[in-house]
Amino acid sequence: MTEQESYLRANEVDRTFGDVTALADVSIEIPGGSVVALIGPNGSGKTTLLRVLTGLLAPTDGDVTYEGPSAARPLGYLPQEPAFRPGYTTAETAAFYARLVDDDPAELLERVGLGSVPNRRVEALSGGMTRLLGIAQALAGDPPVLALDEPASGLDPVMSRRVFDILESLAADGHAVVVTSHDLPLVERSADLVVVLDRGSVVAADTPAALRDRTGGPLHETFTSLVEADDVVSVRTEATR
Ligand SMILES: Nc1ncnc2c1ncn2[C@@H]1O[C@H](COP(=O)(O)OP(=O)(O)OP(=O)(O)O)[C@@H](O)[C@H]1O
Repeated sequence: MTEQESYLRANEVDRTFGDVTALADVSIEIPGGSVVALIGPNGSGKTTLLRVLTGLLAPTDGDVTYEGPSAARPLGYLPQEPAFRPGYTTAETAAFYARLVDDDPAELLERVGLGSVPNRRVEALSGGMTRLLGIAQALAGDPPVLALDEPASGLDPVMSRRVFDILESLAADGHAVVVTSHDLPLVERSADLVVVLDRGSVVAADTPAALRDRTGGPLHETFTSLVEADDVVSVRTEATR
């Protein structure tokens, strides 16, 4: 784990939607030079936390502070379901985003493996290719913080690995990368810090090696033990109310 400075910090963040508590008292920091992975079961609050971290969603309580270097575009974000304006090619779409921040559209496409399909219309891209174009959009302008929601979802194993390799190299260049993923082997391989969410709360935050040591098995074993243990606690809490 790195001793780098924090680029993004969430302080005691709560987020509710009506009577649903999506995040409860979440405090984390995303250091520069690191890949931070948010993992947790479906509905545990990963996307909500990512959206709060990027400022797309206001916390109900608590706050988020950007502490990274000043930049024309401090944060790049890949939504869970990236969508692009139909009728345009990948090259035109990349050019649109690149122009906003004075970046090179061809290089952006190359970086995510879409350099060979510059003339394909976005509506003709496969789901995985659309996600890759979303990653290219997030990278435009070289933002210090990158927040990516399930960047490897729907990608083949080679592309998934390639995407995580890109994240690792961005962190090696000093970027702060925060990523949600259900791909625990890739998380285990690439993340410097893993934050485990369950029912909107952080139940563990540590290096992959330290989390593995808790059970002696691969990350998914620790993950399962943490989540199941928490479920038992929740049931007990409800039963004794
Ligand atoms: N706009 C919304 N309105 C109401 N409830 C919401 C809204 N967005 C999220 N939630 C609820 O907040 C909780 C956390 O959702 P979130 O999408 O953050 O989970 P997640 O961990 O990203 O899930 P997944 O792994 O399935 O993508 C869920 O109970 C969800 O139903």
